[in-house]
Amino acid sequence: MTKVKICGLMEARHVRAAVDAGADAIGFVFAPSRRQVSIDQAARLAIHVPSSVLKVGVFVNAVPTDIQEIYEAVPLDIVQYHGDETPEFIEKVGLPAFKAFSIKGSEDVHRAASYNVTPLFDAPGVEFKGGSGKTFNWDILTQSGFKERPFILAGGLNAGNVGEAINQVKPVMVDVSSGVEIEKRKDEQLIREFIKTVKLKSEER
Ligand SMILES: O=C(O)c1ccccc1NCC(=O)[C@H](O)[C@H](O)COP(=O)(O)O
Repeated sequence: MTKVKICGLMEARHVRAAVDAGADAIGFVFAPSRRQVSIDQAARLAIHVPSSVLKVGVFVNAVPTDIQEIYEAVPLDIVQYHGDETPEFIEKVGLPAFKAFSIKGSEDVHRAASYNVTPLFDAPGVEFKGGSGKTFNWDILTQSGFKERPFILAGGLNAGNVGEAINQVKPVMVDVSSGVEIEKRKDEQLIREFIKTVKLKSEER
């Protein structure tokens, strides 16, 4: 069963829509972004999330004390490193983690092998480090033969292409932000459609 993460949530009704539709994880962005939330905002949103749904905090080159403070205050279940964090840095922070890699070539996929956490393969950022709504060439993943561990696929996914992505790339989880937005704001119907599509596709496999 391919899991689903809905990222960049900022409003309670969107969190509820994701949870009610069966999201496995939801993401709050604490890095510079038009989707950035404060600790208080995320803590208020987290109230709507049952313990069965992972609360993921997205960080870009943040300092360990800030990450630890936010992890406890919200509280979060997973830290998603979306910057230039090294394996040593992630070990030092010592929290459950995903590490994002911007995929331009196979060498970016292979960098994941030196990290001890679940990789998230994403398109390179445009304005910010992530959440660009752009896809990357999935052939890079399939041709790289990356088999070290399960991985998450992100980057420009939407209800129209996620089925093909799951077929081709076989990720353990898919992650979406822009693809469930209309005019840069999350949309409940698109959130439901995305999650439903992933679940239907998973049942077929
Ligand atoms: O979403 C952001 O604005 C963001 C900003 C800075 C770093 C990471 C960010 N998002 C991380 C995510 O997990 C997104 O879901 C992922 O990049 C895919 O985004 P999209 O292509 O828009 O679906």
